[in-house]
Amino acid sequence: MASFATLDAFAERFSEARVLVRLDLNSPIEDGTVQDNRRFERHARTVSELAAAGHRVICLAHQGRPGRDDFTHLDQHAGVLSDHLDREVQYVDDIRGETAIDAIGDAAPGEVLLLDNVRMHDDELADREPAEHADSELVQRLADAADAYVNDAYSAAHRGHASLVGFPYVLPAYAGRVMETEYEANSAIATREFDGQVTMVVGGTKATDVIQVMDAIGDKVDAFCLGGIAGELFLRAAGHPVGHDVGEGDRFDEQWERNEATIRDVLDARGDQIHLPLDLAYEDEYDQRAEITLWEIDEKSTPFLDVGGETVDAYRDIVADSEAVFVKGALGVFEDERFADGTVGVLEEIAETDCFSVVGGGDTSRAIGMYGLDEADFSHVSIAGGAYIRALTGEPLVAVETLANCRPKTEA
Ligand SMILES: Nc1ncnc2c1ncn2[C@@H]1O[C@H](COP(=O)(O)OP(=O)(O)OP(=O)(O)O)[C@@H](O)[C@H]1O
Ligand SMILES: O=C(O)[C@H](O)COP(=O)(O)O
Repeated sequence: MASFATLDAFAERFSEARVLVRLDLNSPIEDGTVQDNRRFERHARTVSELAAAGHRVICLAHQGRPGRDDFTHLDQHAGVLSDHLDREVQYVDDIRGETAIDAIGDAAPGEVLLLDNVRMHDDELADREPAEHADSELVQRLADAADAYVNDAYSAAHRGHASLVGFPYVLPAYAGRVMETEYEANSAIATREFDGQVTMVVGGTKATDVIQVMDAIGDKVDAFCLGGIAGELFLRAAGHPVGHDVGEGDRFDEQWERNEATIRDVLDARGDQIHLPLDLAYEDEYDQRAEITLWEIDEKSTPFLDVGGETVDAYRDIVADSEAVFVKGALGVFEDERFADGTVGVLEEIAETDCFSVVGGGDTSRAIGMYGLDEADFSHVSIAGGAYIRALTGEPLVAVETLANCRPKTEA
C-alpha cells in the first residue's frame, strides 16, 4: 500500500508557506454554468485548513479537455469554491505567466488563489513520464514560486499529468485531506480483511468499467448485486431476452460486443456469487411505473429503467447480512422518482446497518442527497469516478505512487 506524507507532516514543517494545492474541480456544466457538487465542498475543507493556518494557498485544477464542450476557464469555479469557504478565492486568469507568478508572490498569509485551467497549458497533457513532467516549464516556473505542493486530487490521480505527478520531484509533497480519506476508503476492498460477507452493488451505465471490476476482484467479494445496464447484460448472457437496445437507445449492444466474452467467463466462474434481477420496472402506457418478473418477459419491447420490488427486497436482505458493502453505479434511473426504488432501497438498507460502506460514482452518490439520506450514515461517499474503479481493481494510481515515491525528498 502506498504511503505518503499528509497535512499533519506539512503542518509540522511549514508556516505561512506558499503552497501549490492540486484540486479536482472537474464538474458538470449545464447551459454554460458550472454545477456545484461534492468536489467543491470536500476540497474546501483542505483549502480551509491550510488557509486558516496562515498559508498562502495557490490552487491548481482542470475542467474538461481540449476539444470538448466542457473545456472552460475556471472563473466560475473560483466563485463556487468561495461559497464553500469563509474567505474569498481570487481567480487568476493565467497559469504560469508573469500574472500568475506575481499573484503568487503577492499573496498574503491566509489568501487563496485559483489559477486558470491547467489543461490550457500544453505541458499539462503532454505524453511524458512523471520525472519528465518535473522538467517541464509549467512545473518549473510554478515550483520556483512556491515552497511546497499538496495533491488533494484523488479523483484525477489515475492521470499522469504534469500538475499531478511533476511537482513531487521538485517540491516537498503532501497528500491533502481528500486524497488521504479517499485513498484509504477506496482501497479497502483490495487492502482490508473483513470478517463477514463483502457485497458489491453494481449498476449504472458504464458496464464495461464495472465488468472489469467484477473480473478483477471476484476473489474479494462474496456477493455481487447487479442492476442497471450491467445487470441486463448478465441476464442476456444467462439466456434471458433482455440486455439489447430497443428504440433509440444505444447503451447495450456496443457494450455487449465489447464484453460478451468477459461476461460469460465471469458468469461461469462466479455464478454462485452473482445475484441478478428477478424482476424489472418500466414505464407503461399511462406513464406509470410497472413491473414484470423475468419469467414473464418473452421479448424486450421497452427500456427497463429499474430493478423490480422483489429484487429490491432480495438485495436489501443481502446488504443486511453484509460486513462491508461497496456501491458502483445505480440500479435504476433514480433521477426519475418512479425508478428510484432499487438505488434508494439499497442505499437505505446500507444506511440502516452498521456495515463498512463505500458509495462511489459521481452520479450514483447524488441519490444520497436527492432522497434525503444522511451522508454520515455511510463510511465513505467517494467523489471519484475512474480513480474509484482503479482502486477497486487494485490498480495503482500514478499520482498516488508519485507522492509515495518522492516521500524521501519530502522528509529531507
Ligand atoms: N436501466 C438503466 N437504464 C439507463 N440508465 C440507467 C439504468 N440504471 C441506472 N442508470 C443510470 O446510471 C447512472 C449512474 O451510473 P453511472 O455508471 O453513469 O455513473 P456513476 O458510477 O454513478 O458515476 P461516474 O460518472 O462518476 O462514473 C444514473 O444516472 C442512472 O440514471
Ligand atoms: O472527473 C474526473 O473523473 C477527473 O477529473 C478526471 O478527468 P478526465 O477523465 O477528464 O481526465
